[in-house]
Amino acid sequence: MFGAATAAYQIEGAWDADGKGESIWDRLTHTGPKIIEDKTNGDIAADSYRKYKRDVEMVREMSLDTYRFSISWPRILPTGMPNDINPAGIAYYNNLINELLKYNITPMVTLYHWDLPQKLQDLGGFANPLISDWFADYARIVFQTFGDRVKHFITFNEPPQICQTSDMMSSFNTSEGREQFVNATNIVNYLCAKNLLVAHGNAYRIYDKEFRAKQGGQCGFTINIDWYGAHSNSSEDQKAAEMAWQGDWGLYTEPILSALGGFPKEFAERVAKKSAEQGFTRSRLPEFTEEEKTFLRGSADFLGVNHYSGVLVSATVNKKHNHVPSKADDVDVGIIIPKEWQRSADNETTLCPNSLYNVLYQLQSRYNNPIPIYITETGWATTEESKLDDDDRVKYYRAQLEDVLDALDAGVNLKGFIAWSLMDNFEWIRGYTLRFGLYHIDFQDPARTRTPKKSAFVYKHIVNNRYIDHTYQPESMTMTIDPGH
Ligand SMILES: C[C@H]1O[C@@H](Oc2ccc([N+](=O)[O-])cc2)[C@H](O)[C@@H](O)[C@H]1O
Repeated sequence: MFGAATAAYQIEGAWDADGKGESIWDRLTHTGPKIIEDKTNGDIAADSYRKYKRDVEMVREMSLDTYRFSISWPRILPTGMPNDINPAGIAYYNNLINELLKYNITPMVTLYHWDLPQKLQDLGGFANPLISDWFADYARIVFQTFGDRVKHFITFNEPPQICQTSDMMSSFNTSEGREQFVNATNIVNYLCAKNLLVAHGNAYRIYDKEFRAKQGGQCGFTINIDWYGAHSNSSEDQKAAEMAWQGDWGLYTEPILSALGGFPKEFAERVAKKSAEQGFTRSRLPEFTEEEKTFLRGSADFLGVNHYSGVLVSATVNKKHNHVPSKADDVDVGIIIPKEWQRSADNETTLCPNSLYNVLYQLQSRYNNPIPIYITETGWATTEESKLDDDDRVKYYRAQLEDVLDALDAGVNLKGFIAWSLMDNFEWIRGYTLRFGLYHIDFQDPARTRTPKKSAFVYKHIVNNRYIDHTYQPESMTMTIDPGH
């Protein structure tokens, strides 16, 4: 499968239209615009609530067969709870799904891409264990309503990101803001991790028991996995790299994919030790009961991998500058980014050689090639300056797709490649300062006209030819839809 991805808050706009409820991103951007680099918001964004037919046309123009998008929980359940369903929200997603199917495009639907109903945040959000019930109710409504046509459901997009910011969402609106959240994060992000995993497990088991037989689809989860490579062959650096991934994405893959279940062992021991040193009577990382471990083990039909970049990890060098898994509770390793690795416009992600291949190969070896993998996001940030001439993005996608071919040769059970993003959009706290789109949008233009960038033509050429031609240049910048799409 070849596709492109988006997320509701980043593209839909229509933040309060037709009965939609407030989300945490609506609240955050409206009450604390300071936190967003250009002080903007997703109130209108790419206006996809109104322009979804053009979005589908863009997918067709690039000859893609898959579109990954997310459902806004508060658009269909304004309070987050199942007793109040918004018919206009349901109609919007029905229309989008039907438009995709009309052109044989596979919808891949993310249930949660960061826009929690504010009313649930007011009850504690992901720090409240009841989130697992609220999410289960929401998931059941999504499966019931759209599962006759949608066969690929993703419960959560990027749990580490959700949990590292969930405390910001609660503290930001109440008092001193971010400084305070850094103090709370040692605790709240681990509570979030456990609650989110149980919520995922609930949704997966509901799909399995109540819908799979009738609908014949799949339910997985998506995690952001950047490459943590050991800086050298020394056993200390190898161990440091192991700790880095355990504290970052291993916290979420291990309970679902490992044979033992539960949080990664060495990381859990480390947090327990640190917690004791800090005077806590129990580890800040909550434990799973044996029943919970069994419930979560194997609770995914596929793994979605969002991959952007990589770093080298050292046991000795640069130790002051690492943030793994977060600034507040690091795992005491050093992070190195070699100068020769090209940096994207976000100044953090780099074109790290073979990082996607390394990640895929590591997943295959670590979990014994367990379940199909989809690359659910990968992409390169530019600024508005480069407009349609995005040669660096072209270079990046070609490199990622070379890695895909190598991974397939190595026997990785890889089923799809989905680019981030179909179009420029609201890039969270970076506002509109970063562009990830294959299609350009001028956010000053009320029509939000979509225009293909060079990368859109190159991606289409690769998809149509099933071949990466590193010399290909589009002859013109006019896009047409090929027959059959
Ligand atoms: C550009 C997209 O980024 C995705 O999120 C992340 C988060 C963290 C990293 N990282 O390298 O540490 C990369 C991507 C997100 O899912 C999507 O919505 C986009 O904003």
